[in-house]
Amino acid sequence: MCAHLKKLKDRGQKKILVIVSEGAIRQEPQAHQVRPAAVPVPYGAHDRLILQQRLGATASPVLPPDVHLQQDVSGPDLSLPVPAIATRKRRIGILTSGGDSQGMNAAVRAVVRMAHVKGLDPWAIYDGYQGLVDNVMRPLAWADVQGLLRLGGTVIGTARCMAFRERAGRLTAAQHLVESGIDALVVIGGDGSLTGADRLRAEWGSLLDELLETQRISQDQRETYAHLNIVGLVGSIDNDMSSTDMTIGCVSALHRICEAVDAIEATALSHGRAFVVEVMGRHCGWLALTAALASAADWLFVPERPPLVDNWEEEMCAHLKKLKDRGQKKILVIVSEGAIDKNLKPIKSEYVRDLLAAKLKFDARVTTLGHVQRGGSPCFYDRYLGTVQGVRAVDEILRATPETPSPMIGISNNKITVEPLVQAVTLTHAVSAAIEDKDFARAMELRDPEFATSFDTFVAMNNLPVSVTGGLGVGVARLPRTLAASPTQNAREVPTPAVPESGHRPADRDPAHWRTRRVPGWDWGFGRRAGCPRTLAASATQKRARKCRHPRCRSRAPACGSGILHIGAPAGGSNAATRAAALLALNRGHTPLAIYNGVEGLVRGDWKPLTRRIVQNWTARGGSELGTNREQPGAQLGLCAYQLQRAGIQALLFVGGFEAFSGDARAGYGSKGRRIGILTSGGDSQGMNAAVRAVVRMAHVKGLDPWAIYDGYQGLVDNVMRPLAWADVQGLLRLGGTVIGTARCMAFRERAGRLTAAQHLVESGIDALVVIGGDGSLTGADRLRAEWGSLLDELLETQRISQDQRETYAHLNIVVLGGTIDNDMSSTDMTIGSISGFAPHLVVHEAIKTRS
Ligand SMILES: Nc1ncnc2c1ncn2[C@@H]1O[C@H](COP(=O)(O)OP(=O)(O)OP(=O)(O)O)[C@@H](O)[C@H]1O
Ligand SMILES: O=P(O)(O)OC[C@H]1O[C@](O)(CO)[C@@H](O)[C@@H]1O
Repeated sequence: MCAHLKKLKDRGQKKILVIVSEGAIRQEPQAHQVRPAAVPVPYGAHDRLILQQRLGATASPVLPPDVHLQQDVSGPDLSLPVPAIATRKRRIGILTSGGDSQGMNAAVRAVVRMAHVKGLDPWAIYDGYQGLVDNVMRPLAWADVQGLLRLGGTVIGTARCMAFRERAGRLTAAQHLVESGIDALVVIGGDGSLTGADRLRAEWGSLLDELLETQRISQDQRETYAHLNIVGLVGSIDNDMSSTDMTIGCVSALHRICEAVDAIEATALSHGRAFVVEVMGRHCGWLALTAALASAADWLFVPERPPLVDNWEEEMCAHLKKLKDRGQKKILVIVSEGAIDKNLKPIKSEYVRDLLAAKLKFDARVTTLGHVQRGGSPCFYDRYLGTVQGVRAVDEILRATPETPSPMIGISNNKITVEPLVQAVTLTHAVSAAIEDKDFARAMELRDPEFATSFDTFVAMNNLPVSVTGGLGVGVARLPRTLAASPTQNAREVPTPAVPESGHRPADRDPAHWRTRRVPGWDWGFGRRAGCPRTLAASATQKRARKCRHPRCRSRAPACGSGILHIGAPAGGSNAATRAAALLALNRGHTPLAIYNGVEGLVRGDWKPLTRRIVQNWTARGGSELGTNREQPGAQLGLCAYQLQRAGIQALLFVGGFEAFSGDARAGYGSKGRRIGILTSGGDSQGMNAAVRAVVRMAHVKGLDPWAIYDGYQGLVDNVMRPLAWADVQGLLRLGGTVIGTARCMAFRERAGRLTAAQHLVESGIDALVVIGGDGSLTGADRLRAEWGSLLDELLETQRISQDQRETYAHLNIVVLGGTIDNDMSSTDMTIGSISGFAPHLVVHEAIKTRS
């Protein structure tokens, strides 16, 4: 180690940094063994002294008097490997292009360092392609890239170079590359920059031919530089490149947005104002979407998923008004710079602000975050990504043959990936093309797989009108990330059996197929046993009805009556959905009933069976054939229940937006779903609050009943729990620590403690538990799971619970989330809090806030 570090010093590196994990161990050398060889010895003052002595570094530990320094720690020779056959030292050019982004410097540093390690000759090209055109380049030494990791922007400059867009510019660039002896190029930039790189790659041969013909290069140069290796690294805050999950800089920009929105929230709350925050992203809504999720925005506009209806203004205002009426003090709308409506007309922040002011009388303001998002120090993730991708770029240059397609280094599922540059560029352009063609579903699919899921999550968590925002299933049929599969091809791969119009299952179709197949959006009852309950008093209609023909209904149960109603604003597709549902029901031998005019019609008993003839032309028909309004069951719920029984309706399909959710009778009728306990345990970590908030909000959306258990397992043992309302978890996203407290509970380590905990869970009616904590906490959860049966038996024997409780709570569902800064859990790449632990300024910031 010392030999290696000394070399760094000799090369001009001014400071040395050694990172020692709290748990780092070494083995005592045999010669001076004071403990058995296998006994690990922690690093400490001893090692600092060695460093000090060997390097003359200024680390000055106070040494314990009994430290002996006899052993030789110089170790093996770690001199930097030099390539065995170094005919011509290859020269790599490095440039950063397009908008700067945090982490570009980390990538430059990694390429330069790795190039030196591998015996290559790294050169900086200044100001992106402009430096190629103007011939502004210079070699970079090892020490030149010192201290870059923590610097935002790009120290080698960037530009949006118009000249390079023309062949003449690229011709000059090629000449300068050849003259400088550069035969490999690492381009760090966004989609535009990588498009430029791809053009240079494609034209390289013809550019050299032209240079030779015009005698700007020699025949010898033409041959020597016949191949230019180009590697692309994606550096852009927009995260707009296909074939990679993350671009270098996007996470730092997101941090910046979150900090800014936190700051805005303070003033918004004080005045009770609505804020429209505009974030960057010319063609890509990733920043807006993730920021909306991370800062609990109430509405969102992104280019890939414009509002799906023409009257989105009214829908948005109606939704936001509801929030205000519910007592929410501030409103936050996030608008992506490139937001558009479904006719591709830009949606400007000022327009949204004016709407909120005019229609809802909100005191509304716009904040455009602008270049603040691109500024500042890179967060851990971007330093990491820039570094590992930079290293990989040099590897790829060394590995490349003239036949190798130019690669783009990406990251997918936390693994560094290498994709053909041309494919990534083509796919990225396909997103823009899909948006231009108004094929928004395809645009969503072509973004990375998490994009649609995140969008669905935003819609679900905010209970947004799906008719306006889409979501909730848009992302279900994901395309593989290659252009090869169009949506239709995809559908062919996973064949979806057509619903037979005849009403009969084709004889040649394998019944097993029908048994296992799930019909998207229609898996809540038709034809299943659960959907044909004999226990319900069957009405006369039902008794007359045919038997259910679904293979699972072997019970010969009577066919089900199924009601369909429209609710909320009319939305394109409502009739098509109704037709599909009606046909499916008819095909399975059930009776679909149209309920006219929503809940109002249900209360009045205004329904009629739907036939194939009635629904035949509904696919393309706009508006609502059944009639719709915003009425909710409310106080008339009893009457609704009566009418449902009268009509023999055992399944009800709401086609609608927000009201379809809140109109779900069960949500407001005391038939609250299962009770979930949530606890945070062990050391607190940043993001635990976000997890608590998400569980609580999602539980409410799904009609469950979330309860907080305070101070981890201690709260279970001491019975300190309470229900959490929707509003209880407001503002949690930005709080460090855990608001429901945590503890290292000794009692829970013993069976007696777990017995008491089990009793309290049963008494509180909790039958599902979400545990957020580190490995110890999760071990505790696993023990509770394993013992649950025996704990309940013991509680029953000792008469601490009743026989009835024993049966009702026979199963406890436990779900665990890894929440610890240590990132020490298996089976997950990241634990909640581990990334914040890498950004000390955030930790300090959060720690101060948490304490105060
Ligand atoms: N089709 C192209 N042909 C040649 N060069 C191009 C092409 N597109 C872009 N470039 C070059 O790449 C530069 C940067 O592109 P652009 O301005 O689109 O930024 P970007 O790389 O997409 O980064 P960001 O995402 O941060 O905006 C352009 O100024 C131009 O020099
Ligand atoms: O800094 P400039 O050249 O104004 O470019 C701004 C654009 O660059 C980006 O920040 C991408 O880097 C876009 O989000 C934004 O539209």
